[in-house]
Amino acid sequence: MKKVAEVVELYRKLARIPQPSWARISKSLGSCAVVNSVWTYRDLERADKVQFAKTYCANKTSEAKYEVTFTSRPQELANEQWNVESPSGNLRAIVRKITGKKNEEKQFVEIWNGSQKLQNIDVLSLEKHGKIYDNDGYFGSVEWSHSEGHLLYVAELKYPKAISFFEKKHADVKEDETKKDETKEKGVKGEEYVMKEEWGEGMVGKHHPVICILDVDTGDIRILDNVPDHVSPGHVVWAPDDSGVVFTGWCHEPYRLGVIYCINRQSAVYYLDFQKATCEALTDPDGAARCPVFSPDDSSFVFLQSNRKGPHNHCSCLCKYDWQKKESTVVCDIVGTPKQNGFPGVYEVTIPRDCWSTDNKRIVIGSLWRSQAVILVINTETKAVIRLPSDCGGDISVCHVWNDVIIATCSAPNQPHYLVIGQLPAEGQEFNIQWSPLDSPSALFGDILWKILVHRPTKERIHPKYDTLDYESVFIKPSNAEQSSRSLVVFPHGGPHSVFTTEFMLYAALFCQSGFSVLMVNYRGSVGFGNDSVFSLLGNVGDQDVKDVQAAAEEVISKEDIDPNKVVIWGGSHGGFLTAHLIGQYPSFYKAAVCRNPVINIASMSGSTDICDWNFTECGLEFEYKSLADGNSMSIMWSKSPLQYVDKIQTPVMLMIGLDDRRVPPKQSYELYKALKARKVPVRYIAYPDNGHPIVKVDSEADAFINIYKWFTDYLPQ
Ligand SMILES: CC(=O)N[C@@H](C)C(=O)N[C@@H](C)C(=O)N[C@@H](C)C(=O)O
Repeated sequence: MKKVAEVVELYRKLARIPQPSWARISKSLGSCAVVNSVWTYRDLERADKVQFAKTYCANKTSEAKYEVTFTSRPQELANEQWNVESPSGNLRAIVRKITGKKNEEKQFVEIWNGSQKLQNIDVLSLEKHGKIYDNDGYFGSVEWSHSEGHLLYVAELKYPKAISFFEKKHADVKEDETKKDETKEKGVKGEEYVMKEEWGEGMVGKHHPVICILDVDTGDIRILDNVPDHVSPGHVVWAPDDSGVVFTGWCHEPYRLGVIYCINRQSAVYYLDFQKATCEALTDPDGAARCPVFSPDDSSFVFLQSNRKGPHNHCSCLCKYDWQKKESTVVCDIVGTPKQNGFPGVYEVTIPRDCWSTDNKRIVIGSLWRSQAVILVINTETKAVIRLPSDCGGDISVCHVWNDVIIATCSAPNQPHYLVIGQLPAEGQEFNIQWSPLDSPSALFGDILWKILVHRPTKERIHPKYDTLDYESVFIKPSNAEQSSRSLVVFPHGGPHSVFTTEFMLYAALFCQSGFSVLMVNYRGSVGFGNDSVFSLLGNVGDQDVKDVQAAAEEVISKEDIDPNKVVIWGGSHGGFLTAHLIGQYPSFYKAAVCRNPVINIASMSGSTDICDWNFTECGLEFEYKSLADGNSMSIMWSKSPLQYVDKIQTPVMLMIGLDDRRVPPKQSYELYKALKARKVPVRYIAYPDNGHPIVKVDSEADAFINIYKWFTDYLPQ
């Protein structure tokens, strides 16, 4: 087993491995494919995620292969929130975040041509709107009009200045007048401390987004004011002929529920028509539709449709809206239980902005296929679905599609991420795509082996309604027996409706290179296995998921070279919930446990989480906005919570929380901390400031890993 000091150096080395966060094909047509990319790595010395840009030129050497003829050196990027090329490739819009002389945050909208900056607008000083949203995958949008004369973006609504009742300057302004337009510029009395609901975890400062249109020539900015008042717009795109805008509108009445990771929120696709000054829902306003992406000829757009209410993540329906006929059709329906390893349905929160083939028939999107991230080519006319092969046998995710050229990211548990380019083959030949790496990928970790394990529930654990369901784990281990400590980290994911895939993950690789094997369990309820798997867990959390993880752990211990006395466990959020359950229900099995922002008591969480509906839904209870966690609900929630087993816990527990977590409040961990302290069970509570639900600040993430490693090795038999 490596010493802590050795693992610190190993962390330093692996943290430097960059990961592509963005890659697009430049639209300036030329003889070669010019690919712009942005990479991110963890800079421990600066305690910051540092971004750099790299550009590649790739020439086609045959019908399908490319040869990279030029690679730029890495160019560190500073303060770029958005960088969007115009349709012709002749212009570029950049939103840049700067700290002003008085240490205030400023945002500049820059318009560049090929050689100079044409506009440089200090937008916040104009007081037309609040901060421009970043690319959060929901509301943030920056889009060029087809004409390239306008740029749309999404920003926070500008509120009237709040003034104190006691401010003498406006003593003459009566309270009842301050809400009237003619006095608003003076300010509104008594509003200084009124709470503005935000969209929950990961959406700090995002209360009411508005759509802004910049005239690129004049620099004038107007706010679209005919978006329905009860709707927060996002995924905003230009309508055909720049006749208006089409967007996802999330309903924020009667109150906002956390939206990140939650595709079940009430939302519809809207069309705001400039000429008619109307804004109409093109999909069911009571449904959960999102993310319109137009075909190159603007004849139609695809969008995703989910179940409203119910589980927060699940299989989505891929639909197509015919712009002329004004009607939607289903292209890929929801899949309950796929045929043996067959197409499990579409699992994606958003669709890439450019995903269509030039024939206006096919789209190229990312999805999940059991324990792997995959790329699907879906023919929106024939409804045929083709899974593209990965380049390295692990995950492959689409970055950009343009002119039938695909840029994708590949990785595997022993292969850091790298970019590939491929020409989309003709219809029906897609599986024959040839990938060409754009970069020589970081060295394969030859000392890490991985495989996907399939688990079948034992007879007594078969779900009464969904009796054919199986589940999987991603298992990684040191390739060299001498390197192996024969120890095992059992690692259930959170959600619960999420999934571990075969991508490169820093913590898993670090554990493995430090001598641990790692078992990442995709228990029933994970996404990517069909909707029936997701629904099989509702009402069964704390039992079905717990037994699935335990059975997977016992299976691996029996089949692999693992010492049963050297098994530890760790998980975050719902994964932390499972960790706490497992050490309570199997008290002598795990030698040490770590929980990151764990759900400990579903009942007490329900009053303070941004997703109170989750507490009802996962416990098999109906949720309405007016639902109250009354005695009956609370007792059901308690009956599924791990805290009930605290008297059985012997395993030393380390709790790690993000102090700004809005999803699972830090007090959840504090409940377990106190209970264990009172029972003299070894417990350690680490609180990271400036971290939310995922603990991903560079210095916090690094400290957390070393603390986890030390916690495990302190309690494992040497
Ligand atoms: C799928 C998913 O994330 N569901 C959300 C409702 C959610 O945030 N669930 C949390 C309880 C959770 O477990 N989150 C996971 C993703 C985590 O690891 O943070």
